[in-house]
Amino acid sequence: MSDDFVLQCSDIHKEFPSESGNGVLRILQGVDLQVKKAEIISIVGSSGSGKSTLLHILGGLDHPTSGDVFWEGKSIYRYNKDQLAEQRNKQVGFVFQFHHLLPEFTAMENVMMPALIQDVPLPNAENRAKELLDRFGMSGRLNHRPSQLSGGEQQRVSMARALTNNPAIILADEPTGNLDEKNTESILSLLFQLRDMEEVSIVLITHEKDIATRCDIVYSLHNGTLNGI
Ligand SMILES: Nc1ncnc2c1ncn2[C@@H]1O[C@H](COP(=O)(O)OP(=O)(O)OP(=O)(O)O)[C@@H](O)[C@H]1O
Repeated sequence: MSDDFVLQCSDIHKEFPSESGNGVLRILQGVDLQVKKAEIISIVGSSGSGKSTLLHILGGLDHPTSGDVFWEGKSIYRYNKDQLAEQRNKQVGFVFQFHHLLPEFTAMENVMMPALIQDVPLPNAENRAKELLDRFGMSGRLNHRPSQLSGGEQQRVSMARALTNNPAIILADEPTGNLDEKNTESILSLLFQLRDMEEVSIVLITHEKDIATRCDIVYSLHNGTLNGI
């Protein structure tokens, strides 16, 4: 597979057992995707079409029934569990609708965490976390815990955390789904700035067509396959 692409997947199928246990739900039925450096791709699709399932597979959080996923041209299935976790921590940043920040840690500590897991020296991790939080307009909230932050602020901290280790790609699952119009605009403009300044690639799942159409390429997930729109 070509390493011109930051992320690729080929012929991804995903089946779940049906509720009765007698059959299968065929959610993904041959998904191919290629993402170049600094490209922003959006995926739209109706509820239950398999968007989150696909994003989890692209991020190595879930296994497909068949098919392959490549980060920087390398199949992620050649890694064992620990290697995959390490590669994911280095190469992929996740942003979810609900921020998943650790409640007992401050904004700074949450953002530093992925670097500390990689054994980055503490002063370097602190500098990177401060730089990111500052860029995201959060320098006055470094020592606040998630419960002491607004929804938009929590999402900015979770985006900073996703960027801590300079990932090649951000996988974002409805990152503005829980936010009002003003915060939605602020998170989107941050995503576009990141692409321009850090050349990070972004796969954005959204159910909002007007957000999707601002991205470089828009795909619709329908009947288990991706189609350009
Ligand atoms: N672990 C599982 N076991 C069985 N079925 C599952 C499992 N995970 C997801 N599904 C089913 O797969 C389908 C796709 O789910 P997924 O969460 O990917 O959809 P989605 O497009 O992200 O939906 P939404 O926009 O509502 O978040 C759904 O019908 C869901 O019920």
